[in-house]
Order: sequence, then structure tokens, then C-alpha cells
Amino acid sequence: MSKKGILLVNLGSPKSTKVEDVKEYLDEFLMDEKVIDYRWFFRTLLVRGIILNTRPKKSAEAYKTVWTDEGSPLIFITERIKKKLEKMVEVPVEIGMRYAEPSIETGIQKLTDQGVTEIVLFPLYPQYAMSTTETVIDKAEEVRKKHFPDIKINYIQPFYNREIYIDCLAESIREKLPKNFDALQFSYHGVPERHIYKTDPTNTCNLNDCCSRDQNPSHQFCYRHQCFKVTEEVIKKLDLPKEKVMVTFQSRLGNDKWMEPYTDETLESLGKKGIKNLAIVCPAFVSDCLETLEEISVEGKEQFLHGGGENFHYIPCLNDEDRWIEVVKSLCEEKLNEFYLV
Ligand SMILES: C=CC1=C(C)c2cc3[nH]c(cc4nc(cc5[nH]c(cc1n2)c(C)c5CCC(=O)O)C(CCC(=O)O)=C4C)c(C)c3C=C
Ligand SMILES: [Fe+2]
Ligand SMILES: [Fe+2]
Repeated sequence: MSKKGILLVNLGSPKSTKVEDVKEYLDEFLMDEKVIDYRWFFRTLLVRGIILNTRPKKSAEAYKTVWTDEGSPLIFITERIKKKLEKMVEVPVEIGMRYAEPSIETGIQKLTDQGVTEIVLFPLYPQYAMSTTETVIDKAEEVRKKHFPDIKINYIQPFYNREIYIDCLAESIREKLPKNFDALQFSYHGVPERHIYKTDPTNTCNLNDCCSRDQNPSHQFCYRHQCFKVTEEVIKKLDLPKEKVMVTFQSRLGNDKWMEPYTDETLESLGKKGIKNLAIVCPAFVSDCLETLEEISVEGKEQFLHGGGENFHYIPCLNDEDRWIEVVKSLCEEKLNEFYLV
């Protein structure tokens, strides 16, 4: 008899804020060929020869500012999502991280220890990207083939265009929007432009107007389109004028050309354009993490104020809001039911 279970997968954090732990985490993360997609020799040269000499110290300082008694926000929020979800479904739920612990292997092991043979794996990323969804699936398949060849895994697809998700995000933003704001900025994690071209099997995306068209063959694999789509649908629900809304991309690393406009440069420039009261939201992340709590809430605020802005309002991620857990439940149940169809 088969038994089903759910694995919620997020990015992962270092095990502590010690420089050596941050270095170990960054090594695993940045040596992933789906994240820094150079050939092994050049990736090693860049990551181990350059980035890991300086970045771990700087990142460790940043992690210290967001770390709590419960540890990394990204991990304990994912844990909270699991705890709420397991009360609402009839199958075991575990978490696994793409990098560091608890790993995807640990999560699958915990499920199989409970007799699970069919897993619904949920990459907790609304939009598809090579460096997120794709690497999670690659890793889970590698682990399955090596250690659990007899189990089945059914993957939940990016949910950026699902109405239940859009409704949930829009309602969450509506509740947290301040009364007076001059602009609402949607800041998504960036990726190098090369990643978008590389993962477009249709060769029809040129990172131009095509990404905002209603239809284009590349949309299923175009992170830029999927960010625009989330923004467009949410502002429709909120009935906001387009002129009050901006899309920018944050967290770039290295010398490649990343998607533009950049969040930090935009924040510095807004005050001079007369935007004094800013609300900002980060829908590439379902849980708050270093990139939102430090890069946006702290550094981003400083950049905005430095550029002449006056009031900066960060809108938190969905985290463990009940309405979001309902969405997680629906998407998981939909996939659990597919097991009965095959
Ligand atoms: C080439 C480098 C990177 C790509 C591409 C990238 C894509 C990407 N990342 C996320 C989500 C998260 N990233 C986080 C941290 C983080 N990201 C990078 C680099 C790339 N990300 C680094 C080096 C770091 C570590 C911190 C640092 O040194 O700045 C996190 C936070 C993790 C945490 O512990 O809180 C998340 C979440 C997405 C969604 C994405 C592509 C769409
Ligand atoms: Fe990242
Ligand atoms: Fe595109």
C-alpha cells in the first residue's frame, strides 16, 4: 500500500552566523551550477578563488542582524508553515532546504521513516527560475535516484499565475498598505539576464516587451514575465493605478548583467522624483529572510532616505499567514490527488 507525504522546500540558511558556517553554506550555494552557471573550472576560480575570500565575513555580519533566538527567519518561518499545514492535512509534512540543513535528503528520509512512498514536493518559489525551482528538482531527483529509488515524487509547479495565490497576496498587501503612499515598489530577487536566455527552450524571449505580452511561448520559463504577471494581477485586484507601481530587481552579485532596473539604484533615485512615501513588497520570497529583512528593510530604507525619501514602509512576506497556509494546502492537495489518477 502506498502512503503519501508532503515536502516543503525552501532555499536554506547557514547553520549559524559564524563566518566558517556562512562560508560552508555559500560554498554549497554558489558552487551550484544552476546558480553560478560557469563551467566548473571558472566557477571554482570565481567562487573559491574570489567570492569566498571576502563575502562570508560581510554576509555573516548581515545574518547577525536578522538572526533570532529561533535561528534563521527563513528556516523557522518554513517550520511554522509546516506546523500549521500538518494540522490541516491527513498526510505527514516535512521541510527540506536546497542548501545546508535540514537538507532535501533529511526531509525525504523523515518522510520515508514514516512509511511514505509518494511525495508531493513543493518548491516554495512563486516564479520559475533556473536558480530556484530547477535546482530544487534536480537535487531532489539526484537524492531520489541515489538513496530512495523506490519512491515517487510529484512536483508542484510555479504558482505565480494561480488565482488563489494572487488573491492571497493581494489581500495580504491590501491589509498592510499604509493609507498615504506615493508609490508601491515590487522588488523581486534578480537573476543574471543570461539565465533567462539559457532556460528559454523557445528562443522567443529577448527581455523586452515580450515579457509583458499576454501570450508568448517563453512565458512558462521566463522569470521576468512571471514577476511582471504577479505585479499586474495584484495591482488589478488592488485597483491601483499603474503609475503608482514599480518593478525592480534586487540582490545582484558579481559583474554579470542582471535584470534591470536595480532595486538599490531605484531607491536612491525616488526622493528626487518626488516620491516621499514609499511602500515596498518582495513577492519572490514567500518567507522573510536575509534578503528582505536586511537588504530591503534596513539597507533599502537607508538608500531611500539618503536619496531624499521620507517614509519607508516594508510589507512583510506571506510567512505563516493563515490565508497563505490555505493556498499551500490547496496546491498540495491538488498534487496529492494526481497520484490517484496515475
Ligand atoms: C548568482 C547568485 C544568485 C542567484 C542567481 C540567486 C537567485 C535567487 N535567490 C533567491 C532567493 C534567496 N537568495 C538568498 C540569499 C542569497 N542569494 C545569493 C545569490 C544568488 N541568488 C547569495 C550569495 C545569497 C546569500 C546571502 C548573501 O551573501 O547575500 C535568500 C536568503 C537566504 C537566507 O538565509 O535568508 C533567498 C531566500 C531567489 C528567489 C532567486 C532567483 C529568483
Ligand atoms: Fe539569492
Ligand atoms: Fe520574457
